[in-house]
Amino acid sequence: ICLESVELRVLHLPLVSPFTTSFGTEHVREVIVARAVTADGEGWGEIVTSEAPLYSSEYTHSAWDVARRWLIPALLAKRTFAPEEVPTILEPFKGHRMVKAGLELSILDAALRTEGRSFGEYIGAERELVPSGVSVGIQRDPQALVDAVAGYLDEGYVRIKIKIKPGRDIADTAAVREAFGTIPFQVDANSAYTLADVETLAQLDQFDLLLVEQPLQEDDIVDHATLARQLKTPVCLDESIVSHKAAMDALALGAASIINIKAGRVGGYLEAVKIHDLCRSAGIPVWCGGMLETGIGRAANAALAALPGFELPGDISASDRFYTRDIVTEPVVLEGGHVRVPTGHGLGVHIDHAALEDFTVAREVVTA
Ligand SMILES: CC(=O)N[C@@H](Cc1ccc2ccccc2c1)C(=O)O
Ligand SMILES: [Mg+2]
Repeated sequence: ICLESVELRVLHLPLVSPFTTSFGTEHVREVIVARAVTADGEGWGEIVTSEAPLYSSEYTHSAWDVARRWLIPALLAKRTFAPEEVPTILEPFKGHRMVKAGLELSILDAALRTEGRSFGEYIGAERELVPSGVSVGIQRDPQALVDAVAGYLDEGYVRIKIKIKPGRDIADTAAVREAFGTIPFQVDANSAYTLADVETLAQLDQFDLLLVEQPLQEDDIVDHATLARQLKTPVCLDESIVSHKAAMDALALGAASIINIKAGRVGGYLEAVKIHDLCRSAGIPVWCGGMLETGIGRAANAALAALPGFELPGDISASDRFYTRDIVTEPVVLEGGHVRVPTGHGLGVHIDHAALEDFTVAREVVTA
């Protein structure tokens, strides 16, 4: 492609209901979208940072600054390149993986739209529909959680994941298991525990969970291995798996037996496919995590989740799980508990420009 400019927008999308995790409560999703303009067309990507660095060290203003000051200028200086070269062009700059992922996606989308090729076909999607799981935030109390889960099961979600934190873990998990029997069910701690909490975490073993996600800190790879040896429930890592190399180390050390793959966290969809391939050859099941994406990232995640190694339902929920209005004209909907993989050119979605304008709180076009 021949890159001419990249437009950045910060969007504020109101959430349909507050989303509480072990690191806080969100009412509005602050996200950045990137529009790559090439000599032959345009493409869209999503930078999945949040306003505050609570999930990872990246946040809106760090992303905005590193994109406009370093990463986009490096791509513009190169000017003509293949999308597969984006990781190499951006490699000299440390970290900022969510930014790299969003820029890479916008360039992949532009190239594939020009080529008339679908993103799914490009990355090796093998299915037309992928099973849809849902991530349920911490509610007022266990009964309110049971009510929320009942609603999602009625909508057809095939797997339930609930957020937990110290003090809101065993009773909540017991209430869901008690109310709904043997449904596919897992929990996500978002790093809220330490090795000192092993007795509490071991109590989760009674609930026959699919996995316990990221109980410890991002850099606790060895400690996750120590913890995993003391639990029956499989340990799944999310925040810790920041690259293919990190996945290799986590598997080598026995820190995880399941991996949640998120293209934003690992620096892009090309790296995500590499991690998929590694896990597939190692017999490690993976699933596609979510970052409350707009229809742009949601379309890309649906395609990624259609690769053969994605054996467990992911967090690609319908758009209306989080938003009443999306910025694409084809919001993701559930079809029998499944999400359809787009087949159009590029990401296969079209921007709803009125919605994009309504949600835009900041905008800048970066040119050479
Ligand atoms: C669907 C899900 O649980 N995602 C993340 C947590 C997360 C990620 C990004 C967020 C951005 C704004 C508000 C809350 C957010 C929660 C996870 O799997 O750990
Ligand atoms: Mg998680």
